[in-house]
Amino acid sequence: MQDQICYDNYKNSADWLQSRTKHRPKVAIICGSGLGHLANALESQDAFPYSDIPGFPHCTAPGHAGRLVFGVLRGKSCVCMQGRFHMFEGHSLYKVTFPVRVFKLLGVETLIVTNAAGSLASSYKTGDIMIIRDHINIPGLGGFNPLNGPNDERFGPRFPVMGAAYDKDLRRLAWDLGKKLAISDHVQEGVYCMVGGPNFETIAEARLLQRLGVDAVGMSTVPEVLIASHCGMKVFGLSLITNKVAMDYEDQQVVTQEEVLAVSRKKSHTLQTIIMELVAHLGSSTA
Ligand SMILES: O=P(O)(O)O[C@@H]1C[C@H](O)[C@@H](CO)O1
Ligand SMILES: Nc1nc2[nH]cnc2c(=O)[nH]1
Repeated sequence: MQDQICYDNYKNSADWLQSRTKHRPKVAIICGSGLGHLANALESQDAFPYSDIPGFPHCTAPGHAGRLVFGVLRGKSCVCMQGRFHMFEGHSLYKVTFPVRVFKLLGVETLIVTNAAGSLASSYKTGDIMIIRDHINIPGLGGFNPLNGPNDERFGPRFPVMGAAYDKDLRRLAWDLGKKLAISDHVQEGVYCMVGGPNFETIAEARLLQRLGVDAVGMSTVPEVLIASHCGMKVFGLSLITNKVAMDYEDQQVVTQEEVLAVSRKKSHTLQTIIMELVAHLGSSTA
C-alpha cells in the first residue's frame, strides 16, 4: 500500500511524547466536533499541538482544535485528542488512525471515542446521547479500511473479529451512570454508521441507512475503533445527536455544519459528565 505507515513511525511519535511528559495514560479520549472542551478538565496538563508531534497529521475540520492533551481526569492519567482527523479532509485512513497506534505504544488500554451525529431512529431527539452498541462501516464495505495492506502482527491479527468491538461492561456502566445522573431520558443505545462525507445524506440515502438498521450517522469514529480493537484495546463510544436526518422530500429541516457545532457545544456538558464518571469508575470490578 502506497502510504501505509511503518512501526518505526508510530514508535518515533510515542518516544517523542514519552520524553516530553511524565504522564503514562491508560485511557485515551478522542473528542468529536465541538466536544474538545473535555480536555480542559484535565489536571496537570501537558499539551502538544499536532503540528509539533512527529508523524501527526494536521487538523482542518471546523470545531477541532488540533492539540494532544495529557493530564489527570478523576484521578486517572488520560490523553485526550482535542480534534480528530477525517477521511473527508483528504487524509488516508492510515493517517486518520495514526494516533491510535501511538496510544497503544504509550500503554493505553481503553479508547473512548465521541462524535457528533445525525439521527435516523425516529425516537431520538436532538441533544440525546447515544451509547454506540455496534457500527456499520460504509467506506469499509467498499474496501476503504485502515487495516488494508500487509498486517503488522505486533499490533494484531490479520483477520480481527469485530462482533464485540464496543465493550459490553462499559456500555452497561454508561447506562447505570445515565440513571444515576438522572439523564436516562436522554440516553439511547444504538448503531452508528460511518459514511465518507463531506456531504450530508440525500433523502434516498437516509431512507436506505434507516432500512439497514442505522440509528445515527456521521463521518468518523469507525476507522479509529477498527485500529483500537485490532490491537486489543477496550473501546467505548458516544454519539451526540446534533440533528435529525431529513427523511422526506417535503422536510423543511436542512442540516448545516454550523448547527452541528452549535448543538454539540450546547450539549457537550452532559456528554462530558458521563465520560468523567465513566473514567472515574474504570478499573473497578465492572469496568
Ligand atoms: O468528528 P466528528 O465525527 O464529530 O465530526 C463531525 C460530525 C461529522 O462526522 C462531520 C460533519 O458534521 O463532522
Ligand atoms: N453524515 C452525517 N454526519 C453528521 N454529523 C452530524 N450530523 C450528521 C448528519 O446528519 N449526517
